Amino acid sequence: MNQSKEQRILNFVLQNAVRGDPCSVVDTIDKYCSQKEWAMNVGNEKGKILDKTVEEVNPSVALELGTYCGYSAVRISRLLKAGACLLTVEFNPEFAAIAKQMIEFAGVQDKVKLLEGPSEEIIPQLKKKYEVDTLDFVFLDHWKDRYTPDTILLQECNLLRKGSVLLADNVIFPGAPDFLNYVRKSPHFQCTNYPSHLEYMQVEDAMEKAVFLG
Ligand SMILES: O=C(NC/C=C/[C@H]1O[C@@H](n2ccc(=O)cc2)[C@H](O)[C@@H]1O)c1cc([N+](=O)[O-])cc(O)c1O
Ligand SMILES: [Mg+2]
Repeated sequence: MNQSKEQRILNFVLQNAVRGDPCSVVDTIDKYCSQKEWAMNVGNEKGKILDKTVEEVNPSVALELGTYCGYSAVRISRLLKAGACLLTVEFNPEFAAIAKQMIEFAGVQDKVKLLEGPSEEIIPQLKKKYEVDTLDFVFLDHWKDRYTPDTILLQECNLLRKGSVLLADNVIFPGAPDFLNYVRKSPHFQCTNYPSHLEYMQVEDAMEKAVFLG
């Protein structure tokens, strides 16, 4: 049974990156996906926007929707202060298994909690089951048609506080037009757009930051 692309990415990291070094894991995934096989990691150009936002927010509790192979989970968690944590939601068991190994190889497993299941099931469990009070930072990078319903769900579950920062990938390509419409029209969000490019390609893309105003 031939391997999946995600398994090939993980194997390349296990053989070429430095164990316990998150930066080398991130760089090695970027090397593989720019030279061998494209994959939907946020990549280095948008990754730098993600880094800056995480450093600005300096979150104690961060949530990621859409772990995939763990690229952005490693990227985010490497910047977290002592005692801070990233909860990352993955629904596909194969991707979750890959991401778990990626996170452990990078040595960030103590900062990352991988939650398996669909976001609409996990989000309502965050307070009681995962002891979350409110979220300081949310990275949206899962199915694009889930960005809006999950943003509404986060508010309904009282998981956002004044100043909580949402950062959404792919608002241009593949696009999340209803999400852009929703947050930009809502009086509860202050939005900023960061033009960029699709990972490993010369296609226009952008990230959108939406700060919750309470
Ligand atoms: O489609 C894209 N992303 C969808 C991501 C989906 C991921 O989120 C998980 N999930 C986790 C929880 C859920 O509830 C649902 C899905 C899925 O199991 C998958 O691991 C995408 C596509 C392109 N592209 O160029 O085509 C570029 C990108 O940067 C992208 O992010
Ligand atoms: Mg993406």
